[in-house]
Amino acid sequence: MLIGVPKEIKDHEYRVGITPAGVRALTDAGHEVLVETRAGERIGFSDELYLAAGARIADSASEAYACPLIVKVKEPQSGEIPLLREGQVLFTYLHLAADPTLTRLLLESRIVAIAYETVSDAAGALPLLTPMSEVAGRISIQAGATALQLANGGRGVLLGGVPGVVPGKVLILGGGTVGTHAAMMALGLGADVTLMDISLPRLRYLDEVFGTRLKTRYSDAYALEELAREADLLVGSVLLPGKRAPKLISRALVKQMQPGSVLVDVAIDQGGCAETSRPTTHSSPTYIEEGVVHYCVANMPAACARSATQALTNATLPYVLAIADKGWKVALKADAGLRKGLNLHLGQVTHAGLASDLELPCISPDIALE
Ligand SMILES: NC(=O)C1=CN([C@@H]2O[C@H](COP(=O)(O)OP(=O)(O)OC[C@H]3O[C@@H](n4cnc5c(N)ncnc54)[C@H](O)[C@@H]3O)[C@@H](O)[C@H]2O)C=CC1
Ligand SMILES: CC(=O)C(=O)O
Ligand SMILES: [Mg+2]
Repeated sequence: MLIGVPKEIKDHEYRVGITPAGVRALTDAGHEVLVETRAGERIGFSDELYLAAGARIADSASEAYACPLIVKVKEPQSGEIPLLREGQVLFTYLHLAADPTLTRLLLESRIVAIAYETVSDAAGALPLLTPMSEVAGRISIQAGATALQLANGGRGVLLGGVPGVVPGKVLILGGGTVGTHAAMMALGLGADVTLMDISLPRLRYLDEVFGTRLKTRYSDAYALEELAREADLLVGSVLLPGKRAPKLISRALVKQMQPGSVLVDVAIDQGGCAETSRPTTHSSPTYIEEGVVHYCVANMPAACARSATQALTNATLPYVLAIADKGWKVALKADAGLRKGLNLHLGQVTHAGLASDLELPCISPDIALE
């Protein structure tokens, strides 16, 4: 199969859909990969490296988009949508529940859209969201620590404290992949860390893994209000797969947070978990609202795009190989988890959570694949 890998054009998005190592695996399996010129230039994956791995280089985006299977990183931007063709398979992050306009445009383009973030595995985990959640969770503490500095609008708290001075308080809302990796980094810095989740089994697991260094608290409105008021850094990392993030942090609660405290809303790609959150970019990552510094970058892993691209291809490659080897219909029929990634099929929504959030009609993936 011919696989197109376009250069990403979202603000400061330097990740690439497939690494040279991934290209090598695909071409060894008999597939052709067409990588847009300079797609990996900023992260040390030159056209020469891709050529040496067996790729062909496309001179333009339209050439890369002329392939039956497109593997990329971020949701199509406005300049990319006209390049999509009916019946083409698009395999990428989409986050459609947070973006009704993009959903409508992709429905009109009549593509087959498989979203990384809703592909599941046998255990119900999200194997293609996980690697980027690991990266974003770790970055969330670095970004939060930077935003806490006075020059950036923060309240001038050093998360680790110093001898004789108590550490900063970090509150993590959602203890899945992002939350766990945020906790790891914050504890590593020596911060005072509390993590909240509605899953008691998850809290038990994290308590076992981190021991007494991590405080856990069951997530309800009462506890959130109490802890948010005293947090220096609040990381929003909740997820209801495929759905808009629940707005757990009201504007009234943000108002009660300490002036200069920081909210890193990692869940912004699903719409954000605070009423005051709106997407920002790496060019202009923060804004202050109700006295709180908000960092709401929707493609955080792009900050460490080289590591992130490697982590992403490690996870996506087996799925790309399955789609390319078997054809997308057979691959989706054979793998119930991959089928959960099917969000749109030739003008119809095929993901129940997405359909209910956007109040659109839905057909089941099984019917779409008949
Ligand atoms: N901004 C960015 O660049 C990136 C954003 N993300 C986003 O981060 C979010 C979290 O992703 P993951 O950690 O992989 O998800 P996950 O599914 O591993 O974890 C989510 C956790 O939220 C918990 N949760 C649900 N409702 C809750 C509530 N009311 N209170 C407390 N906890 C609650 C769940 O029990 C679960 O443990 C997602 O929206 C994901 O798309 C991930 C990577 C990059
Ligand atoms: C998950 C996601 O949105 C990202 O890695 O950019
Ligand atoms: Mg305030």
